[in-house]
Amino acid sequence: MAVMSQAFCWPTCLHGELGGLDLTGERRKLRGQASGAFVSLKCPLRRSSISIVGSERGRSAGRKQVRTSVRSEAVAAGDKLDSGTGLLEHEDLNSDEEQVVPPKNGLLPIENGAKFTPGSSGIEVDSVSEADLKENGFRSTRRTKLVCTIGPATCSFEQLEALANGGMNVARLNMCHGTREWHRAVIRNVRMLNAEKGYSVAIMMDTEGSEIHMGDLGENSAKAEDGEEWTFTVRKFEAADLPERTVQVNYEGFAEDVQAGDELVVDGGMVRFDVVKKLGPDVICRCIDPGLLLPRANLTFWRDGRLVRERNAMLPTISSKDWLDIDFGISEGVDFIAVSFVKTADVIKHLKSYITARCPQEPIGVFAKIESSDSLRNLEDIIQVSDGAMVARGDLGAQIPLEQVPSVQQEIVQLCRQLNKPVIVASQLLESMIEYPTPTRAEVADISEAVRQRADALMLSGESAMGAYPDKALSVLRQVSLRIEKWCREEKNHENTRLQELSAALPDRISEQICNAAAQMANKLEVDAIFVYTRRGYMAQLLSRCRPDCPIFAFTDSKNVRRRLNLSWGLIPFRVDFSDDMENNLRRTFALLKARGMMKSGDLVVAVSDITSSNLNENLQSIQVRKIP
Ligand SMILES: Nc1ncnc2c1ncn2[C@@H]1O[C@H](COP(=O)(O)OP(=O)(O)OP(=O)(O)O)[C@@H](O)[C@H]1O
Ligand SMILES: CC(=O)C(=O)O
Ligand SMILES: [K+]
Ligand SMILES: [Mg+2]
Repeated sequence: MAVMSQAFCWPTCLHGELGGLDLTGERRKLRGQASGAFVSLKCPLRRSSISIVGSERGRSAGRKQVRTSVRSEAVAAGDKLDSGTGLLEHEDLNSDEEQVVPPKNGLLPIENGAKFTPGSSGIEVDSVSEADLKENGFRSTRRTKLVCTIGPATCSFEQLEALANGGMNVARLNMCHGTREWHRAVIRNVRMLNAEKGYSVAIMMDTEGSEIHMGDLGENSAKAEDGEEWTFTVRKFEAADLPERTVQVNYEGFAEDVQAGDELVVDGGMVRFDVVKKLGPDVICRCIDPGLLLPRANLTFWRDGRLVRERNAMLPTISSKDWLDIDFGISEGVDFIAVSFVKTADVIKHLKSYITARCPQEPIGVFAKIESSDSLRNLEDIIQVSDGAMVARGDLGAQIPLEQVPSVQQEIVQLCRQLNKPVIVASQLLESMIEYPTPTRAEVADISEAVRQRADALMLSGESAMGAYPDKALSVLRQVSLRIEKWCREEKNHENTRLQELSAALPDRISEQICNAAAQMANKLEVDAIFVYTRRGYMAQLLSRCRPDCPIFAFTDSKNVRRRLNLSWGLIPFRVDFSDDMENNLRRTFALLKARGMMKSGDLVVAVSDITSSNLNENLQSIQVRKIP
């Protein structure tokens, strides 16, 4: 379905609802909401268009004419739209097309729009990806994934829905902030959104770590002006009782470790202070670089141009509070845990075995945040044992000279791709949009660079957590990603990365070679998509690593794997049930995708699979090129 034009409030609902092909239910709702609105359906020819035309009167902006027109491959003349199942009923049955019959144990239905009806025929895919595929065609779907930090600006169901609708693939929860109750409520909202509205937003929990940071401020933020005196204290205050120009510090040893003459750096240089004197638990500082102080901002102190690493350097990477948060994350079923200030590979191994012991069935992806000089020293070892990494440029830029951050970013992104681990580029991508509705040109250039490096994902921090324009910021990420990806494909300026061999064992080597070959064939033959049938997601990940020109449709039978694949470059994860019979799987997915208007006859795909046959007890790894019948 291609939405030709779209405007204002309710056609946006229409658009969502059309994704689910569930019109009747929504129509009722629409009529209730906007009197005078009408919806008419026309399906003049088989495989031609449904047009939805609506007009809306009496809005505050005055009289408005709104037209939305939608094309669907899946609809035939005389079709009825059934709100109960969300499926189309064909009245015209002189069709040579394969009927989509609900298979026993089969594919779950459209988890989209307003309704979700388990048990009948369907296939689960992110409603935003689905709309994207239909509107923009295969080649133009977005490959770079988007992570949004959730905070006070985005924690309600409606705000989360707006982000999901805007393309958020992963919601990040920073355990530096908020109570567990607050985080629990957000997680439940995201789960509800997924279940009710057909998204598959994954959840990433980001640990606090033991680094030094400020406490909550009396207000959302505070401005420190040049020459002002501020007190940094280890005394405890309720936020409301905090004296003026006072900042609490979480690390008890702070007032002892710091010395007069040190430089105190907030959030990697957003604001700077000179330490004037110490008064017991209070440290009096003078602002030398003015700027905005945000609650819980990171603090480092420098002496003679060097980062001071006193007793705080001995604090554990995962604090006792972090372990409690991790237990909480496990019990809430988060998809990823990002570990702050990782220093060595051991801490990641430890956490992974802890998680495996706690929930062997549902592995949680453990991401290493690269944000300290220690993590750079052990970079390859750390990434090797992690499930992915984050270039956490905020703190990284406070620990290494700023001018080194861009090359370090590129190094981490490339290493992650070589080692087949998804990588997120994070922090300050659109910092100015915390306050302003448009980005700076430099910010757009920064996003472009990360997209050109083909990072798996980009992340919003304060922009989405507490900024004034979270949806706009997300939309900038989306638009810039799409444009730069297209440009890269047209320029073919990415073709020359040689991928090292990853595996030693034969079955894994076979998977790897199949994926490399499939990606190469897909590029040479200019196919519309690569299909991969995968249980654990490994093959899908290997294909993503090749960064092929076409999108990768990853079919998995696990909801958890589907959510986790959401973070990997170029993958569009679907949940379906498999049989061991590859031919059967292919036919069924072709038919279902056609019925949903996501593919059409004549589309060319490369299909790979590593499904183990339970009957034959052997791996049936295969690669095929197929034209959709
Ligand atoms: N759950 C939350 N509750 C309140 N404010 C939040 C929350 N999450 C983020 N924020 C606000 O958004 C700002 C940026 O958030 P973010 O979590 O990305 O910080 P960061 O410094 O990039 O991450 P880290 O603390 O891991 O280094 C924070 O300084 C804080 O003001
Ligand atoms: C994201 C994060 O933790 C940082 O940039 O420091
Ligand atoms: K954190
Ligand atoms: Mg950080």
